Amino acid sequence: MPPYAPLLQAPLLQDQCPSPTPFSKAESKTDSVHVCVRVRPAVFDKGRRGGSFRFMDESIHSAKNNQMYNFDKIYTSPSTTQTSFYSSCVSSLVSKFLSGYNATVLAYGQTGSGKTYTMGTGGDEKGVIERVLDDVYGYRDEVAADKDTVTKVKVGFLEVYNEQMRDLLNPTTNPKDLNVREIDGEVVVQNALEIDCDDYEAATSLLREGIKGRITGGTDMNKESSRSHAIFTLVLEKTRVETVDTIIKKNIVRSKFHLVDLAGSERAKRTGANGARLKESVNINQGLLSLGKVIRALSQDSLSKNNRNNNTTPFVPYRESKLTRILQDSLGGNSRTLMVACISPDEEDYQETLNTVVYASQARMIKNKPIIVNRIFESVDLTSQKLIESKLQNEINNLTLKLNINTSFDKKEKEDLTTQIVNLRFASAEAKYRLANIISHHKGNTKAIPTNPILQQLEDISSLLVDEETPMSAVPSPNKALKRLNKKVNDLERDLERDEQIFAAKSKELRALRKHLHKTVGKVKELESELTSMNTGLNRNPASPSPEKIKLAQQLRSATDDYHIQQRSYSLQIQQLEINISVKTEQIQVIEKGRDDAMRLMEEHEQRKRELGDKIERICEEINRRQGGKNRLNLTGDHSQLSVLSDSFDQKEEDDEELENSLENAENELNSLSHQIRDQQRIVSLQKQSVRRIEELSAEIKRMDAERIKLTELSRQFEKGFEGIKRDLNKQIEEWRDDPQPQSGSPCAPQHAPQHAPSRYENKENVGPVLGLSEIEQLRKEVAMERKKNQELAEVNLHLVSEMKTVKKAKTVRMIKMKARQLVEVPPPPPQNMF
Ligand SMILES: Nc1ncnc2c1ncn2[C@@H]1O[C@H](COP(=O)(O)OP(=O)(O)OP(=O)(O)O)[C@@H](O)[C@H]1O
Repeated sequence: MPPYAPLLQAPLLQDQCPSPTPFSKAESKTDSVHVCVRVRPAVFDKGRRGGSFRFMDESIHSAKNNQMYNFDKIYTSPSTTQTSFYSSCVSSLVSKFLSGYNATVLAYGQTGSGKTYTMGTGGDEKGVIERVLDDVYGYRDEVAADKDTVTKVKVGFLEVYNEQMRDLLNPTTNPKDLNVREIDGEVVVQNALEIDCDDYEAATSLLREGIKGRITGGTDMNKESSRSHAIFTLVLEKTRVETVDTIIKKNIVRSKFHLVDLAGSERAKRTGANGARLKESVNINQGLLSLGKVIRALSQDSLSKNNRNNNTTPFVPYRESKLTRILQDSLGGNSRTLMVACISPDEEDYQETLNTVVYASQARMIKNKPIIVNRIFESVDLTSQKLIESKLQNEINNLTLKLNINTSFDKKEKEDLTTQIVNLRFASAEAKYRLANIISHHKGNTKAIPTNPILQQLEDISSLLVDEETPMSAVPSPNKALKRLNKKVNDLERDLERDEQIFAAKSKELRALRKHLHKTVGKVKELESELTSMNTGLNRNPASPSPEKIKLAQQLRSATDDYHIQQRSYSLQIQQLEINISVKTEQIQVIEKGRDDAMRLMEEHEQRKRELGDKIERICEEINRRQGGKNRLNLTGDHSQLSVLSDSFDQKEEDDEELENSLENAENELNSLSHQIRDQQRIVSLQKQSVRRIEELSAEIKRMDAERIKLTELSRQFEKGFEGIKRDLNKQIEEWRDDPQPQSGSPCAPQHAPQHAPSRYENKENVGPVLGLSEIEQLRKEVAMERKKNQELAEVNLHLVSEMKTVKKAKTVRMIKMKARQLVEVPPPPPQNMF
């Protein structure tokens, strides 16, 4: 019974992955790596057919060491044609592949044993690869069980030469840009081309093109020996689309078929390799040695699990070579794998044949877990998305128009509008950007499909779907950071609105109070002046009153009142300026601190990156040093000796494992650091915009400071002027007292005494008082009452002013915080052309 039933005997539809529901779960069952042996006919006459091996249907006996090696199938007959080999051994893998499983065929063996011939990666013979392509395209359409399923086939072709990857479909790609990464459980080679091929002809022509670019060279054992590992990859993507309301659900089943022609295992001495060819040999053996180690680790794992029910996972050195990294899924992963061990029938190849047989029989113990990976994507209906986008754009246009034409807006309102516009632009651009992603995805790109991030993005975009009536401020942002920011901004805006209302009410109250205060001050003045005139009249009683002195005293009081009112106004203005200056200074500090923090963080990351780089280098050197020892053994050419001696390295395996783990950890950390550095750089570049804001703020502070100095100087001069007036007036009053009845024209009399308006208590004809002590007392009470009222009003006034200051300060602090958050949390700016 062949290891795999031929394709036609296993009808495709029975084995197809998707259950009737498009979002089925993966199936998971272990499956051994299948190994068959293909013995090349004695094509070289120099060969001597020996009896060292006895070939049976499913096993090989080695007479020299009396060992039996078991396989799934041995193909010895020279009459085994390419067709019969393919249909009995490989074709059923195609049905698995079409069902959604990953599949791998690996051709392994010594130089000249028939790997290239079998796979069809050289020469004119139609090998395994072309036959697989034939079947894949022949049965592809049957896989799409309904009209909603679209199947797409892509092709990739890589070679690993001297431990470097080359993209055979795009040889200009710098090998350094080809990196093996594990994305959502799938091993992918970043930047390697995967080209959509609609038919067999397109795919085979890519195969031929790639083969031409492969590195080959002549050795003593094969005049056209493949010097690299060639990996031809077919990718099948089955996409089923379902639309429910505005949600588009996509179920993608992506399977990969690796067809690998490994470079020949060889002994340097026999191939006659030297110079560059010797270096190639070392690297080829290095890759195969790593592959051997992976096979050994995986087979030991299977053994230990079978025998001792031991569930610990051993360390598998996949990262030791590029080849094992790429094939990580195929060995011990989620692939159905077939190894074709190619051997030579010649006696002189006994040692190489034995090595291949041992190697291959070990691979047969490896257990894989083939699964079908379904990826489910949800996205929004593009029409709704466009509607939202145009709505956002309209809103931006309206606001911009408003901002430009409404000259009555004050600076603050304009700033607020600008902030709103910036936020809207971000939201709109972000939406546009997401939309572009969805469209490009719909059109189908050639890169590997990212899953979770896309899912996340699509979820975010779908959260943009709001009712037509939803106000702009309620439109959620398309990414989490922006959403968070929007929420904060909305909260702050609400707070600000409330503050504005309080502020307006308090301002109204304050205005009314001040008016009242002003009235009472006037009244107090009036009353005091009357009182003074009464007192003066009483004092001078029965002598005639001295209206000049009364006028002088009134002048003094009025000057004093004016002085106090003016000084109070100066001091309020100065206080206000000082508050504004401190608020602006705080704003600058917040912006500068944000920028400094980002810079510092970036420097720390850079430093950490350098340290990690050094660490990785040291670990690599250590790994190389250890491997160097093994290489030297390998170059001695005796594999049996190598296997004996390599046991002595086993004690170091644990150290190797530790080194590998450290390397992996360091690389992971380096990766995440690089991302962080990119994010930080983006923030720093955003914060560069804040330099202009700092300059504006500094200019405002400078202007306000100059104003403050000017006001202080004015206040000082005013005080000086007032002191002079006060001195003069007091002197004149004193002089009047010294000479109660100065003659007109006396030097003590004021020269141009102003006209004095008679008070309600004065006799209009005679200047003297007409009221007695009781009236004076009454007046005193009135004055005292008014003063008290005045005092109370002044206190309320002060209280109100301080309350308003607090409200204003809270408002400004919130504004600063809002702006600082915008600077720190704003999403990456979209490309310029989006605006
Ligand atoms: N089964 C076969 N039937 C007929 N000819 C074969 C068969 N296998 C191999 N050959 C021939 O043997 C020669 C060497 O085979 P091939 O180039 O495939 O070896 P290889 O293992 O790929 O070697 P290398 O590792 O050096 O590339 C070729 O001329 C090929 O045509």
